[in-house]
Amino acid sequence: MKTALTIAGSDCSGGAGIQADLKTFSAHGVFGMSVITAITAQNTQGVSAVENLSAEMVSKQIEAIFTDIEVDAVKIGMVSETKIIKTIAENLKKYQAQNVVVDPVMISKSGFDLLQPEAKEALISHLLPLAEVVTPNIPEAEVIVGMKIDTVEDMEKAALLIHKMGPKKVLVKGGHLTEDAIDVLYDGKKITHYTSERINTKNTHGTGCTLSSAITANLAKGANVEEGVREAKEYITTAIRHSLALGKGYGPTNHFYSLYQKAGMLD
Ligand SMILES: Nc1ncnc2c1ncn2[C@@H]1O[C@H](COP(=O)(O)OP(=O)(O)O)[C@@H](O)[C@H]1O
Ligand SMILES: Cc1ncc(COP(=O)(O)OP(=O)(O)O)c(N)n1
Repeated sequence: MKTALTIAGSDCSGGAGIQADLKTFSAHGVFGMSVITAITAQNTQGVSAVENLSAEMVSKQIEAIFTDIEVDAVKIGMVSETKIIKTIAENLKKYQAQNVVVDPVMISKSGFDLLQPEAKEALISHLLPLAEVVTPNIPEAEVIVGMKIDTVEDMEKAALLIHKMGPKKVLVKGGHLTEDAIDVLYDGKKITHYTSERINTKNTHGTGCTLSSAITANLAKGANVEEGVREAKEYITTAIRHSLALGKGYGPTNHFYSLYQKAGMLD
């Protein structure tokens, strides 16, 4: 069985973070493993607290996995502190991790800082160069390149600038624009658009985590980045279309709709 590892924060409400990643890996038929970087207290309405694990504990978790199990792909999500970012980069180099997907998580939908502002430079200089593909949303791409992004053309410009920072490929996600949901991939040579209709729902908690972990699962199974992003885009679109009105705020996406449908378990 193919394996995928997520290195990310825990979302106790299950919509984003490690929990979303593991559900996505399972839905893709990939054996999921996790290295927890931080515990967050959050729900569909917002984040109320973050507690980082020590860099030593993060390092020990990575060591435990890589010294025992073959890892086919790795996703990096929320990593809040410079010390932890550096530890992850050192370890992934040491163990020659393949198929690394970096989701440069910075701020939750509710506006809470999930990356300490002083850790931004470390994320850019230590994690981006390890990435097979990096998947910023528009606000994250704006912070990384220091320009305002209002149009798809701006997303393309940002993708080219981020590519110069070291990742092999860059996917700028368009969930924060207002028309169709268009994501822009730059592979160092050409731009490809992945477009879906915009679904009218407030239940989009964890969309970025889900997309990046679906790409990771697809890379683990041997897809190239273009194929992996295409399938992941279909997966997230279905998961948003059938998203769940749980909680009082932004509900989570539905990871198992397609599987339940195939198994004839839906009314
Ligand atoms: N309302 C929506 N309808 C359809 N697709 C969406 C919608 N919102 C986000 N997406 C898609 O979900 C994925 C995650 O994007 P985005 O929401 O921008 O990430 P993040 O959660 O990191 O802010 C992208 O493929 C984006 O196009
Ligand atoms: C623990 C944790 N990691 C990442 C996020 C951000 O997830 P994202 O998919 O971008 O979803 P929203 O926060 O934008 O809904 C998170 N909230 N928690």
